[in-house]
Amino acid sequence: MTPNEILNDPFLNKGTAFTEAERKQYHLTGLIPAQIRSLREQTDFTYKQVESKDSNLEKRLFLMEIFNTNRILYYKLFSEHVAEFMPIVYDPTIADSIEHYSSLYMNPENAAFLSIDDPDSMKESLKNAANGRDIQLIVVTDAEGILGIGDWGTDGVDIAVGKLMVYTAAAGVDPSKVLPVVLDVGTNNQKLLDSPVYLGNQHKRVRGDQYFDFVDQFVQTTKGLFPDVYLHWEDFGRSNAAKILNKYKDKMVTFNDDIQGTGIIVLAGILGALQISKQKLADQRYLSFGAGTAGAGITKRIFDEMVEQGLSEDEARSHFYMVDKQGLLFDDDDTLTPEQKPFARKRSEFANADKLTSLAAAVSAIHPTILVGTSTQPDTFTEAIVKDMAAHTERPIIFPLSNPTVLAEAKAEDLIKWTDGKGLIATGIPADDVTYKGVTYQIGQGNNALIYPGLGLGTMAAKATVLNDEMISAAAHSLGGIVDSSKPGAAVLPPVTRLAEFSQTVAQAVAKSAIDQGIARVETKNPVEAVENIKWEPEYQTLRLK
Ligand SMILES: NC(=O)c1ccc[n+]([C@@H]2O[C@H](COP(=O)([O-])OP(=O)(O)OC[C@H]3O[C@@H](n4cnc5c(N)ncnc54)[C@H](O)[C@@H]3O)[C@@H](O)[C@H]2O)c1
Ligand SMILES: O=C(O)C[C@H](O)C(=O)O
Ligand SMILES: [Mn+2]
Repeated sequence: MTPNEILNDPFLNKGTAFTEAERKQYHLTGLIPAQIRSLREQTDFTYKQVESKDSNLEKRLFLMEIFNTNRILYYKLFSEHVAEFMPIVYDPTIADSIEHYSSLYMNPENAAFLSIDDPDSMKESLKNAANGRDIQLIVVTDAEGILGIGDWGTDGVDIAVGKLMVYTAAAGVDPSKVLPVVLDVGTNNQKLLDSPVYLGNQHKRVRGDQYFDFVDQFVQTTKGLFPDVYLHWEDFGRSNAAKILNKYKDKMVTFNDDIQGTGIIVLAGILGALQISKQKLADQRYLSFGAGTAGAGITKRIFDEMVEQGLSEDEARSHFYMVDKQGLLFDDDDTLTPEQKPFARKRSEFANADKLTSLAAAVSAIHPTILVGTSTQPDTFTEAIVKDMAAHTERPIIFPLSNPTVLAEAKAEDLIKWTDGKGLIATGIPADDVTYKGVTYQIGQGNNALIYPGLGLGTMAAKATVLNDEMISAAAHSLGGIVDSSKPGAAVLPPVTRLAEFSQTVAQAVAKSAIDQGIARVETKNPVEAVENIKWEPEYQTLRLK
């Protein structure tokens, strides 16, 4: 490798931290300033620079510069300030960066860009992006449904980059073993189709067999190149996400974050809320508002939990209601998705079924005890709806989960106020504490980022052959007991400031489940040891090149 190749490789470059011996051996002398800095010093100086930036988008751009030049410094910094940097490198600022991706484009960030117009180059593209690295984790998106902001075509690649950053900062996944991938199958975003700066394929989304064949080619090529890879799917559209998951989930280690990750975190949040209210899950009535990929995924997870707790499937099903664009979902509706169908109701259950075409009408007919929003529709949990719900249940559980911030169904502060402090709240993005009538309420963050890093680390640590429902359930239950639920104003989920710590708890629970089920290929039978063995720490190693 030439000196410049070393300095330009973010996995090798240490900047001013190259030792005197390394500078001599690899002919770096004179290419960097004379002072030698430790990683500690670099981290502290860089943190000050981040702090000096005015906006979160500027902070993000600066941090990306570090990411693109020195991965260890980046992760040292991020892992020391997880709660502070998450909203900058991840949701919600990531939404801004995606909306401006093509115009701000500077660096491919080691992602693989796979074009449906050039399927023959797929294998080569993946190999080029991996550049000889042993890839064990891929986050792939086709960006049809980025957060709640819709279709962003190739610009959505940043969600894959951002999700992977959280895997490393939160759980200690080795960043040299990960690969972000975007499947560029076109876009239906007219703004991008018309834009002269858009960097992706400027045609409508390819659908049908050609799309599914391309996805399958990606899966098979990936399996051939990286046989043990953990394949994480992110922000696919409603008509494809569940189909793809169902097709591959029993054949390889595969995970849909919006369906499964969100299901786990919401179940964990509900279990946390019930710990506070001292109520039982079997006594709840659940209303999903926005029954798309996430809404239906969450509903299925809560339903499975009820069945696990001993209810029959029919009994359990009677606790669930879904409201989408058309209002309460009924079984005579031929536009229902396969995931909505099991939870659609009979019109005969209601005297005024034809009037239940809005959330307000549905809430007043059903009196839910749990209301979860994944609708992408801001401010739809109105004061009137929330007060109506609160009038019929002692401790309403209300989770407005749509991202980014501007799309949330309600603000935590309003929900606490409207429920007179009785609401048990979690939001999709971080929310400040709310002080109301002398009590300080901590708001849990109901974001799949609290779960997928530990889930992935645990699955990879166990070398599990698949990621199954038992492991998913173990992940949801592992967060119980971390929050002191007896404290007034306690949050329903543990705080992001403790993400690194509880990601290990999640990872160990998941690895244990795989080992106990006999689907782990790791040698040790000890899940703590298995997780410890693959955990990566951001520290410089002595440079050793051939
Ligand atoms: N907090 C989290 O961890 C998390 C995880 C996944 C998704 N989400 C958020 O959930 C939202 C939905 O994501 P998704 O992947 O499920 O998208 P999706 O497109 O699959 O689902 C959205 C659903 O909302 C419905 N909808 C649209 N307008 C509506 C209206 N006026 N009333 C009722 N329903 C309406 C759509 O028909 C669709 O079924 C996004 O904002 C996303 O950011 C949050
Ligand atoms: O990306 C997030 O913040 C969570 C979730 O996956 C989403 O799509 O909103
Ligand atoms: Mn998502």
